[in-house]
Amino acid sequence: MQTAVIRFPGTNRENDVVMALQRATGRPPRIIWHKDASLPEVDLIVLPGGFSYGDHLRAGAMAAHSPVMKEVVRQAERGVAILGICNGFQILTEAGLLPGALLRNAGLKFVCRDVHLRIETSGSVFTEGYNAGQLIRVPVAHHDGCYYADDELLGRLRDEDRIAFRYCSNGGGVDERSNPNGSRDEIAGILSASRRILGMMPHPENATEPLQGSTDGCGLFDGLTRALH
Ligand SMILES: NC(=O)CC[C@H](N)C(=O)O
Repeated sequence: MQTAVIRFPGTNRENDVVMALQRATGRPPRIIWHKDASLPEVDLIVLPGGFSYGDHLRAGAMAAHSPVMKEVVRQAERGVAILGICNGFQILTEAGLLPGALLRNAGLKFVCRDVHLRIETSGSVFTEGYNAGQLIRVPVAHHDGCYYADDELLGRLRDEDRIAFRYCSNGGGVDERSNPNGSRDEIAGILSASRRILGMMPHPENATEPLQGSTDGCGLFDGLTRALH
């Protein structure tokens, strides 16, 4: 499987994603600078986390207008799988590739800690390495992670089985700490209508080595590698 990782000014998790992809696929990803107007032929494009343009105006708003994004949109239309993690998720919503918006965390503070997620669907190349209902532990690190969808969109995401992950407690329920940012309906990640684009606020790439305290993120990268080999 060939992969590309896009780097914007202010991206800071690209090397974490490179290591996770290298471990899963056995191949180094191509690193693409945001000013590049063309992309190599790849099976997966990853927009990693960070603070593109210092989160100026709104997180992801400026990166969404980078030259490379026109090409990302074209590749998305061709069915290439696209994964946006944290700031990458923010960029995908700002670019209109995913619906809804990421607002300031409900507690108005940057939140950096492990969370539990419930896998809501295994029906995508990103989540088929897990079982629906499975709980995983991965970290979050953001201040603009409160996912908002209006009632109509929320209904559509539920009806079309496009909610990929929900925040939950380690027992699988909901308590006062389980939702780190006030996201609507506990949503931590969503799929596009095509199911080939995933945006998620938590960082699976930072849960792929025992030294990181969890290897629960491996299911995502290993599942992708099996699905897209
Ligand atoms: N880790 C990240 O990608 C940070 C995301 C984003 N810039 C925020 O703080 O909301």
